Amino acid sequence: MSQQLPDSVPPDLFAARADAIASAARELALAGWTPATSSNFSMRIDDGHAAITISGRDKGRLTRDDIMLVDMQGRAVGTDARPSAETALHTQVYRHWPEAQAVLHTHSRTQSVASRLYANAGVVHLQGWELQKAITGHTTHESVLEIPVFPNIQHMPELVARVDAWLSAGKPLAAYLIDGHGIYTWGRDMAEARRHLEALEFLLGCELDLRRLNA
Ligand SMILES: CSCCC(=O)C(=O)COP(=O)(O)O
Ligand SMILES: [Zn+2]
Repeated sequence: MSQQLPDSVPPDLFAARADAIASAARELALAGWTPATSSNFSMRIDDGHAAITISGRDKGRLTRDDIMLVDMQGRAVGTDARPSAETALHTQVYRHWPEAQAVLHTHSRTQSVASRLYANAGVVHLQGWELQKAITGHTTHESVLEIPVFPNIQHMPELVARVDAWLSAGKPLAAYLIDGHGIYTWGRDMAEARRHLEALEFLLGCELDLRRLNA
């Protein structure tokens, strides 16, 4: 399956983004956060396009050939490949935050268990953890970092609408969980997105430990 690029997308840029996505995916798979082909990853190419993982690929064995181009409505561009089932959640981030350059979605055990545990509350309140400062804009452990938990709606437009409703309420959003599913987070570059993902994995793990110890 070959990727034809529009004239507006430099091949070197697409290749660099595809390599960055594949390399991040392989590393996150090694950590055990992408079991059984789960998870998806993308990077912005320009205002109208993103590079994203082809659906169903083993994220531990990803190469640049497993990455394809989509437009900001999530439609395949220049290929017959099928983009990630959750592409609409990625393009929503790029449309909402012009500075966002990378979106990461994983299914770690910690993320999955936390999503179930906090589904009824609809939100995880993080406060008092030094590592909250790894999230851009959070300068003190004393601030509250709210991670919403959205229902695992299979109909993507409805899930996109839930995220939009949170944003329309004027609430800050650095990441969200989906119940029984996993986490989405993003950043101004791949390094920032990775930092957010690793910090949230750690913070959710700490909250789960506290729940166990207090039980
Ligand atoms: C086997 S995991 C179910 C789909 C999913 O949640 C996921 O993250 C991977 O979907 P994709 O279409 O991006 O491979
Ligand atoms: Zn998923």
